[in-house]
Amino acid sequence: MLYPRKMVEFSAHGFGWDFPTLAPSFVFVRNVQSQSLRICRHRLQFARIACTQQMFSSHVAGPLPMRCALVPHDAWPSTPPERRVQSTAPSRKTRVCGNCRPHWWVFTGLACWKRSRVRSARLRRSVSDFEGFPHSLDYGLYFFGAGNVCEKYRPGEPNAYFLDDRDVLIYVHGWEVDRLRQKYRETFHWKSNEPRFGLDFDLALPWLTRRWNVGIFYWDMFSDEDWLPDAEAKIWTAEGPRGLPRSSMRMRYRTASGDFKASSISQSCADLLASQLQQLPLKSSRKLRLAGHSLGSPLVIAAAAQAFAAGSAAGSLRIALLDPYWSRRVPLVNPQSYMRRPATRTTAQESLDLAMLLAEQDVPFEIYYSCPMMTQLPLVADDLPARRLVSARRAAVVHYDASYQGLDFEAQHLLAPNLYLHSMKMRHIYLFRVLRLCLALLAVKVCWMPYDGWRIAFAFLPPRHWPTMLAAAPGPAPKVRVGPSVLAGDLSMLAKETRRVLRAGADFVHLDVFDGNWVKGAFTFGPMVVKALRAHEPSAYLDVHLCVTQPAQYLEELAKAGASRVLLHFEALGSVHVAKAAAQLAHQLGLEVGLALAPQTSVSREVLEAAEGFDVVLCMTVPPGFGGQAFMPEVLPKLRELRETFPGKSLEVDGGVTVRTAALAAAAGANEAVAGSAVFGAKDLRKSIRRGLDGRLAGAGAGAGEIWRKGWKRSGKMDVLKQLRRSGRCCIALFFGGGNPFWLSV
Ligand SMILES: O=C(CO)[C@H](O)[C@H](O)COP(=O)(O)O
Repeated sequence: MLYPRKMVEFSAHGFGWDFPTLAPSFVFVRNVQSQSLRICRHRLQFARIACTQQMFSSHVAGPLPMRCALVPHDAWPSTPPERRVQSTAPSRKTRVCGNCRPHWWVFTGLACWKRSRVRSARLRRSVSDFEGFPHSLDYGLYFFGAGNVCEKYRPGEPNAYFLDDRDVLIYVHGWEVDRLRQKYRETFHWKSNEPRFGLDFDLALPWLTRRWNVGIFYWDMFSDEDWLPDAEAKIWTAEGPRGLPRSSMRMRYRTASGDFKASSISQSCADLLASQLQQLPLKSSRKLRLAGHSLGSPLVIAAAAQAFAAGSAAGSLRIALLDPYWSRRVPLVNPQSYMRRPATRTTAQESLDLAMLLAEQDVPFEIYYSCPMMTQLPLVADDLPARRLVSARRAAVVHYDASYQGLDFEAQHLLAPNLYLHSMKMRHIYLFRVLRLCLALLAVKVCWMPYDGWRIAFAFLPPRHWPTMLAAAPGPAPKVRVGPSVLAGDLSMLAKETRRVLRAGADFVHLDVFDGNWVKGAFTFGPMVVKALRAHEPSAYLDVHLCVTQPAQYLEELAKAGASRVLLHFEALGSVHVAKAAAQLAHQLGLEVGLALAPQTSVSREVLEAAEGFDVVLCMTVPPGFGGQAFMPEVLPKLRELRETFPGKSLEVDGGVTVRTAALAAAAGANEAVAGSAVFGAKDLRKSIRRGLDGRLAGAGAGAGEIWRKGWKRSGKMDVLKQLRRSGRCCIALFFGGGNPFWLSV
């Protein structure tokens, strides 16, 4: 007798059950026969992750006419799963089938079926498969074949497990402390990586079956450091991080004896990975997925940014960050001098800048969190890059909160790559069943979203399991303002154009005053035109941007003309002293005043000192002079730096602002945007300002959590998804009530 309905109900109702719990339910659906219960051993391990014995027996085994053998929840983390299963006396009617393999319920094709019969003894890789490891230095890319076999990739040479007409997945591991002494290396056999929940299954197999090349970039001999910043340093520089004699520290690596040896490598790990990526003979139409786990995440970003800058991997790159580790600033302990950056910068900020540049080139990010500590450790881990990427609509985040499952930190942390790799298989197994389930529940909400491939988001858990990102999200959305630059309008009808944009919802009007001298050849208008405009628009906020040689001398005239705010260029003012005096004078005249910075002006000490006296800082995102130029993403780090220094000050961007770049600028900290061509060139002015620029700024400026919170609480889920869809990438999402989504990757 089969009990599919029972299982479906169990899955549908939730009770706080999540994906791993659902997984065994399907196994039961398939395996419950007559009066006996067969449990695949690997499924049972999954069940252990997700539920207590009590939950399990009351909701799964309880309703069935039989008993299920399951080890108590608090007993399992310490002993290997095999022994635990055997040590529990199964009831008369329960048979734990140790020989069950996933092959017969995984519909990934006949090939997969056959290959998955490989015994775990064969799946477990011996160190002899790696050249030199663990005694002499071995690093780089290994490609894997079915059965967890691998071959080192050497550019220009054939590799048994690499075919250039296939898509490529490269997994990059993280900090591997003490792994060399254990003579152990991560592979796609996750049971070897984490015996407590890892599947006794070759996780590369579903990818291989779907015609992917799968590889692992090994830098474990470098990343096996007792102190994490020492491993982290090697991502960014080939020099030692702690001021010890360079010869002894330069890209030192660990061997099986636990000792360090200095290497002759003169490149950082990011350089090493980037050069391998650049040399991959990958067809441009093919996909390249880089999946970095933990400390592997900043490594993947740094390497991808280099590879992208060199023109390789363009158009096909996608980055998965699996429980990423972002280092937070701890100046005394971790001066991070190795970044050759000011000591105030953290690797998290550095990674964020690189990620933003990649995002600007349309590289999608997906972020999977499984260990809440990775976002919550106040002095160690920083989730800023993740929040910023999401708020710029450049990343989709999945938070799989494994903390309530009784797993320790390490096991929680390893769950993200496990689930990510596993997801390729899940897609095939559950797609149609879950679709049927959704329809049956009549609570289905389906939202189509174009993404690089298909994704499915399942929500099984109640909102209490929603991302900790929400908890970490900033408060209410900052006020954002959009000001059209009339330079892009019809200047012969200035008053009419001004009225048109104000009626369409503009917060202010931006007037560019050029004297033909500061920007050679660029003339526009002066205080007299401002005065004429004020006569027509008595209540408008007139934002006057002075691109003139001696801006301070026009302040009085502009105040009389009716300007609301004047923006003075730091470059034209010349010194902190003059800038401060000008700001003071403007305030005395009743004007608001802003300090404008040309794109090439960096955030120096003088700039910061001068900016203190101004109400707003304007970052030009194009060279001043004319409209219609392309947005310069290299200004974004400057914006972020200013936002960090002046959390409460208004930050304005001007030049090349479109719906897309507005989101990037807002995510970097801008709360005011001047847009010329994007507004006046739009068919529907109101739509362009209010639902386009304004919406983007508001959403992005609010921070990731705020977007979600706003969406889920006030507008409902569909609004959030539509918001994401508007950003050009996302998913198909299916919701079963509220809760934590599980995204099936690919
Ligand atoms: O100050 C400017 C040029 O110096 C303009 O305000 C700016 O370029 C806006 O135009 P667009 O949005 O078309 O780039």
